[in-house]
Amino acid sequence: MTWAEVLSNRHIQKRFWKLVASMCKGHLDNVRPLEDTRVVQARHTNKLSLRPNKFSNFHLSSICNPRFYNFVAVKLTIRKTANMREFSTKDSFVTNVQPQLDHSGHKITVVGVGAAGIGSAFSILTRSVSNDIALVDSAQDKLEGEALDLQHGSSFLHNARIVASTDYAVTAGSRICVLTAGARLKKGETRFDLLQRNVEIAKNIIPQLLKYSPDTILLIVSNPVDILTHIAWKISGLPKTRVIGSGTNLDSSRFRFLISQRLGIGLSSCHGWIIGEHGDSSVSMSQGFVCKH
Ligand SMILES: NC(=O)C1=CN([C@@H]2O[C@H](COP(=O)(O)OP(=O)(O)OC[C@H]3O[C@@H](n4cnc5c(N)ncnc54)[C@H](O)[C@@H]3O)[C@@H](O)[C@H]2O)C=CC1
Ligand SMILES: CC(=O)C(=O)O
Repeated sequence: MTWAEVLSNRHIQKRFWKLVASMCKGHLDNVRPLEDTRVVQARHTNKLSLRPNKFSNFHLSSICNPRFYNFVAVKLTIRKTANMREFSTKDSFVTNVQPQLDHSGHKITVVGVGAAGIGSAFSILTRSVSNDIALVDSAQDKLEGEALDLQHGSSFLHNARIVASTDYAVTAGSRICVLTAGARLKKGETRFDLLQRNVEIAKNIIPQLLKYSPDTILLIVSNPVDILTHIAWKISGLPKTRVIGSGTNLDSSRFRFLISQRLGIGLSSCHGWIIGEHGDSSVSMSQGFVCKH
């Protein structure tokens, strides 16, 4: 029996709509008219032609609670190739189809997809800081490649949404924007040697971020990070509570690693801080490190 035959089989249709009716109980608070674009679109593109019919006192117009409609449409598409006998069993429909993430409310943008940017994005996703990230870089090929790597691995994440573009419109609505774009250290350079280049880059990037996410928090990583954080605060005009530098977090982490190596104990039992400016002048709180379970 072909799919078309199944759909035109009145007996099956009757059972289907009865099933829909029974499952819709309690889902009908969000009733929308038939002209709802999703419904019209789905009816035209699905090629399933599951129109309401005389066997049903139940019409698509009255079941298009978005959550429920997704469920029906997706399940029907899947069932095209499945055993048709399953079609009429309730169990075959009782599957929770997860909609694609649209607006999470906790979007994070990472500008710059070099080592620092991709490291940040990967941590954000895998540590569940957010499952909604936007990546921006001026190097289109590199951006596409890095974004695809993350997207192709996203089945290991929780319903992640990873978008990337050289156009800052993709960053719209970000709660946090992480700035890692810019020149990196070459041999013999100090972080201060990067200042002028990275200030120019920040001047170009920050207004575009604020255009699309005026309520965002800026997190500066590019070097020299502390000076650049101050300059980013000036460029952005944001309150000081919304411009944060990564400071000596990396240095403190390195410090803890070194203590752990020297003492031969687990890193999670080693605590200590590096303070001051991220760079050659930072100092360790060497009296202050503790090792505890
Ligand atoms: N604060 C910290 O603890 C750390 C800071 N950094 C700093 O972060 C920055 C990036 O380091 P890496 O990722 O290793 O460098 P990288 O060279 O691997 O990546 C930099 C990325 O920025 C992009 N970029 C350059 N100009 C741009 C622009 N105008 N708009 C958009 N994208 C642009 C490049 O295309 C590149 O993909 C450097 O300044 C580095 O010193 C790096 C590691 C730790
Ligand atoms: C690049 C840099 O600032 C660091 O690795 O500490």
